[in-house]
Amino acid sequence: MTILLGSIADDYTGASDLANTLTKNGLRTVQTVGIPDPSLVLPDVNAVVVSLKIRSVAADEAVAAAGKADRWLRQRGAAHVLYKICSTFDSTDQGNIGPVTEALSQAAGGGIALVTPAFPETGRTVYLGHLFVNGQPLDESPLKDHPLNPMHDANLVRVMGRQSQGKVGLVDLATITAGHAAVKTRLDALRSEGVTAAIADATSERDLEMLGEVALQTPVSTGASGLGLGLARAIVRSGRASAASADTADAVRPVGGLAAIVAGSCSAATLRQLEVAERSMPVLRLDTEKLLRGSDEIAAAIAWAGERISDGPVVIAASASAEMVSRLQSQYGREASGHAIETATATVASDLVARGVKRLVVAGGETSGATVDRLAIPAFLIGPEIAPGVPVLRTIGNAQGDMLLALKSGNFGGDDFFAAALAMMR
Ligand SMILES: Nc1ncnc2c1ncn2[C@@H]1O[C@H](COP(=O)(O)OP(=O)(O)OP(=O)(O)O)[C@@H](O)[C@H]1O
Ligand SMILES: O=C(O)[C@@H](O)C(=O)CO
Repeated sequence: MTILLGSIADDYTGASDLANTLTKNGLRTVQTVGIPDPSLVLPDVNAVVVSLKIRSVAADEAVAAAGKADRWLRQRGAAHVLYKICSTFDSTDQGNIGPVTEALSQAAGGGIALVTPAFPETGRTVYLGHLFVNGQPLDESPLKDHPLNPMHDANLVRVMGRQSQGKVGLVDLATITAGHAAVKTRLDALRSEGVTAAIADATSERDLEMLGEVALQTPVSTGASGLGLGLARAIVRSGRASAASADTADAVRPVGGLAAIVAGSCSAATLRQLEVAERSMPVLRLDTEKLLRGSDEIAAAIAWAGERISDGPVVIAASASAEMVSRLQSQYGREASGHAIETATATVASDLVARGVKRLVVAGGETSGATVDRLAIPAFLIGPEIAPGVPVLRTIGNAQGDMLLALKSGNFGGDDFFAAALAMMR
């Protein structure tokens, strides 16, 4: 297998979002969970997205893990590696977008990396280096209240600059609109000023196609699914993959069994989706305060689900409003509370799988990472799209037998996402 496009995703939902975009744009794609064991038989694909859980870990740990994945991809022929980050640039002043981008660039011999989280299909656009989420500047959007990385600055040149050793520059929309040669001239000018990463504006798929063309001629880029779209279309235009969207029918063959939904995302979209689910399914809201005080909230949740699950899908949610999250965090600490809650949701999910759940929807990137790791799923085939950025996934090489999953990024999906997902997972 020669990989035409390699990618390292900083979380698992982001990986499935990118794998979905690459598939839709003509690349046969597989999503691996970490670097696959040599014994795992992967299908013959054009692109591999290695999912890591490095968005919220220490920068040196993220750099080391991404470096290993990069070497694995390059050894299998990947001439370009996209570091898949969140379309809302989830990160802190310590990292990890800056440090990982710099390390990947240096490993590939230096140069300048194009960076853009733009993903217009989900309302993420970048203009004059500022990120907008559904038309709101990042720092005024719901991301200002994110439980792990509240975003308080929409200027990505500044945000990435604070995380980076090297200088960060800007390729603005006027330059991108002027065309390929103008972008290359701008990158040359930035390089001569010592810039090592350039935030690129993009407000449309046309801009991303242009950026994909340019990025493909370099060894490393950093971005969200929008840049993935640009890279995939550039590869298809080069004639190295077919233009038809890759076949997803095989991935969605029915698996039967029971169905459940586990949510740890506190994003505005997930909170709305839970409210809507409450009208048609049993929903248990975990008492996270009790959980952190050490009472047996997990056992209680498992018992609650056990009584209902044979009658139809159940939902277990830790998700809470921004006020409740910040109250809990001020008492128990941001990392400790996040970690304890992720452990709880993963424990509940794995117990339900042991009881026969074969179809599982997980809401939230960190929550998905903890759950998929607990289930020890090695890789996924990409099925059809449920909502922009969220495909149905079919396990590959899973010890519990074939399962269908949907790993929903916190902010993705319409209000009826959970019912829509289950309707596609039989
Ligand atoms: N009630 C709560 N109080 C405090 N933290 C919570 C609560 N419920 C969930 N959390 C934590 O909030 C974090 C949510 O992050 P997660 O990545 O799962 O969702 P998200 O950020 O909405 O999704 P994405 O990363 O895909 O955008 C997790 O660490 C989770 O454990
Ligand atoms: O890019 C996005 O917004 C998502 O794929 C994601 O990474 C959220 O975790």
